[in-house]
Amino acid sequence: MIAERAITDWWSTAVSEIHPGEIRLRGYPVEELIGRVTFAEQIWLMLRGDLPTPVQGRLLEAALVAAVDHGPQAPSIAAARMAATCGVGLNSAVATGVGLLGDVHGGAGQQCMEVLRRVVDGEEAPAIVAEYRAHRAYIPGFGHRFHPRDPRRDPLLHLVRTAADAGEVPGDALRAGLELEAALADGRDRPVPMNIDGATAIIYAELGFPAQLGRGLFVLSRSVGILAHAWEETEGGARIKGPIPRPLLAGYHGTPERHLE
Ligand SMILES: CC(C)(COP(=O)(O)OP(=O)(O)OC[C@H]1O[C@@H](n2cnc3c(N)ncnc32)[C@H](O)[C@@H]1OP(=O)(O)O)[C@@H](O)C(=O)NCCC(=O)NCCSC(=O)C[C@@](O)(CC(=O)O)C(=O)O
Repeated sequence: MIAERAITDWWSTAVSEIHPGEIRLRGYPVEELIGRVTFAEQIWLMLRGDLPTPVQGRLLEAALVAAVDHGPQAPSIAAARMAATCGVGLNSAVATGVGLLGDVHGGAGQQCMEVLRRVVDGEEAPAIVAEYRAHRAYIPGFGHRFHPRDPRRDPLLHLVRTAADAGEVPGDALRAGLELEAALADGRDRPVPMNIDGATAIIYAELGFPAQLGRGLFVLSRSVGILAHAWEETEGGARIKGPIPRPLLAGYHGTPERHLE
């Protein structure tokens, strides 16, 4: 027989405490949270264990708002829309979109936060850029498929600058990101702009989130846009929508038509 202690320890958690008729989240009765904290503050509470300061809450909210959507040309959104037309249900459509967020698209903030940390810890940004170039590698959080300057970058960095000037965040991740951006642009005709993964990575780093949660928070934010697009496609009623309009066909570059003897 398994001891009662072993059972309570199995899923023992510091996140929430549930008893019949009682729900406490990080110690707060849920009735006190409802109607009094914002969703961003609730996210902070759940992940960090305490409520954020007003400035921390606003910065987190700004990052979450900024990354919500990037239209059907963003792979995460397109995949979710396609899935929605295949009758898999909203939960699978959302999972399909979220599943595309990784090192190259939407999830690069995690690696970006690691690079920012290297600069904050004293490494020179130009040396890091040279190291990546030597390996023909992409610096996470920089570069964009079609924005010469990501319109989400400036307002986010402005908020961080204001918070840093007020002493509310250290400002060192912001400085690191700008140094990396300058080093990347150095000697190039076309700069490599900071993208949304990079700008939100700066915020999450300034707020003290671990790098893995940087990706987790992007996923959380993008889930909103993914859900909206999957729902719009569901309401539209299209069935089996492929990646390109029907009259268009993918090219073929394999062996020309041939026949069995
Ligand atoms: C994002 C992209 C694949 C773009 O590629 P592209 O194909 O446009 O760029 P390329 O043509 O390969 O590069 C042109 C020239 O710049 C050089 N170059 C470019 N990036 C460079 C870099 N990071 N480090 C050094 N050098 C670089 C390259 O070496 C070349 O140099 P050269 O040959 O000399 O001319 C690329 O940057 C990249 O992997 N970034 C790192 C990963 C990253 O941060 N991912 C997040 C992207 S945001 C996102 O996912 C959210 C989204 O915004 C998505 C959306 O919808 O788009 C949304 O909201 O959903």
